[in-house]
Amino acid sequence: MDSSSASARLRAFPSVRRSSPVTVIPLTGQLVSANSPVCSFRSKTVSLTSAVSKRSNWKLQSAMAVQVTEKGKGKLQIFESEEDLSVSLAKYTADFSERFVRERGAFTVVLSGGSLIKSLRKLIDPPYVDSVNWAKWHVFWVDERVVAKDHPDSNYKLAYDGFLSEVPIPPGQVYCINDALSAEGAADDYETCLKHLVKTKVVDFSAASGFPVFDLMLLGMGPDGHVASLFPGHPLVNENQQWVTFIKDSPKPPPERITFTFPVINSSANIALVAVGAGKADILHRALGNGQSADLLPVQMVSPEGEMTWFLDKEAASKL
Ligand SMILES: O=C1O[C@H](COP(=O)(O)O)[C@@H](O)[C@H](O)[C@H]1O
Repeated sequence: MDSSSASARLRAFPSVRRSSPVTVIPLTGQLVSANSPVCSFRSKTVSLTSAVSKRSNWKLQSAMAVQVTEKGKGKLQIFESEEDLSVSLAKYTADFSERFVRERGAFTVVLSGGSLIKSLRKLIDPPYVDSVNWAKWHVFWVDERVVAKDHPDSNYKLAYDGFLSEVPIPPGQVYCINDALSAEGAADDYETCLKHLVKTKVVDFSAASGFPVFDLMLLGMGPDGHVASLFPGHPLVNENQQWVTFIKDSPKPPPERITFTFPVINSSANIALVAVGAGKADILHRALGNGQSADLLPVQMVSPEGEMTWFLDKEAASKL
């Protein structure tokens, strides 16, 4: 495949912005045990007793409570404020960038749309704006709305305006959808692009699973528990063959979207699941709290081969 057709219509980014230094506010840690899972943020402690936590172990880590899943790979971080969360998320992302650039000469990072982009804002402040090796970044979208790239609903536009336009990632390494195609065509095209990038070893691949392995996936979560464009009760949550698929009846507008499937999401080397604000509290209570439900929410189906870290602010975590 000619990558120029699939990896799409790319724009040159303006020069790097310089702005004021980040203030890092230290968080406090709390000892937690397997029998009594708790999360702490500053002086407040909340209990978590859930389907997830029942199969979990807990341990102490400075600055945050940590949940270890049955695979021993998941952890939960709750921050005093969204500001604290964004500081930590920037360091987490920059650290992975440094590690993967050192180890494999490239960093493949997958973005969501929505509120996540705002929480990445510290990456375009010092020190990261200068220290991150942006030339090695390859940027993908876990889902995209099938609209023009300059449309207000475009996840590409959101990321470009809020983040990508401020850093010198080579335009050819920013893989947005071909917005001239139908939803089905754009999904096919994006999957073809990913296959080309696996073949050329830009994107890692798991021979065991047969799916691409992204270095870091930065996922948001909707108030209904959707991730990417995989919505509760929609048959697409069970798609297990394709890498990228499409939806024409998204319950959240706009209706036409493309989305990575769960096998691709769950093949990731690292996933950050970011949820901020009181509007996410009820669904997090359902996903991580006491309630029992026959049907897993999409957010509960995120279970990567690699590491998973939750980034919550205290409002989002207020009902845990
Ligand atoms: O429609 C979408 O929504 C989710 C969640 O967005 P948020 O604003 O509630 O954080 C987002 O992760 C996804 O990429 C987007 O297309």
